[in-house]
Amino acid sequence: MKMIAVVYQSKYGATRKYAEWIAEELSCDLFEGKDIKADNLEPYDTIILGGGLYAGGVNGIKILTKNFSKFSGKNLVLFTCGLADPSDPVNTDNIKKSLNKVLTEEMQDKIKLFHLRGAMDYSKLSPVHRAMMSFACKIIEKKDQSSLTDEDKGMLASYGKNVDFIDKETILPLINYIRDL
Ligand SMILES: Cc1cc2nc3c(=O)[nH]c(=O)nc-3n(C[C@H](O)[C@H](O)[C@H](O)COP(=O)(O)O)c2cc1C
Repeated sequence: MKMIAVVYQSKYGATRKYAEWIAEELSCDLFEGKDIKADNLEPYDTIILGGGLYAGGVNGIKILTKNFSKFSGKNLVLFTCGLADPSDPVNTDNIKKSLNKVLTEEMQDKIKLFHLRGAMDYSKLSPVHRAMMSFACKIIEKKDQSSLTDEDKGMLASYGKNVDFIDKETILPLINYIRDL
């Protein structure tokens, strides 16, 4: 019997919800990233790491990048959770470009990626995150409006609002990938 662990890092709950659904579906162990050390993952054959996207970075990805050598021989899956629509290849390309900065080529070859869509309730954002969103939107507003990407438009549309794109069905490709391993 293969041992699977889901490890997640979530600021406002979207990634946690997906991680809980994935762990439930696969009947496997679930850990919050801040509560676990890489050595605790030694017994697992498959590690599924999930983190929210923040300015292109994946929250909690360090457990994977800092301990990559400890995870050799394991199946590694990374799922991101962000507002940008992952059915648009422009958005997934942007996420990949950001990941290129933190994942070596070897890591990218080894880690199977999935992108899930999250949520954002502006009223619940921390002051720092509100300021970051405000700054990002001001930059977008200053751009030539005819050149805006769908991601830019999505950012402006969600500014100050409560948006929720969380969808349980979207975990299925990841679940099927794990089941086929
Ligand atoms: C400051 C800030 C930056 C963000 N940057 C991105 C981003 O680069 N790409 C994206 O798709 N979503 C971005 N988001 C949206 C979050 O990824 C989204 O709210 C996600 O559901 C958060 O997951 P969590 O609650 O599990 O941490 C950002 C949100 C905030 C507040």
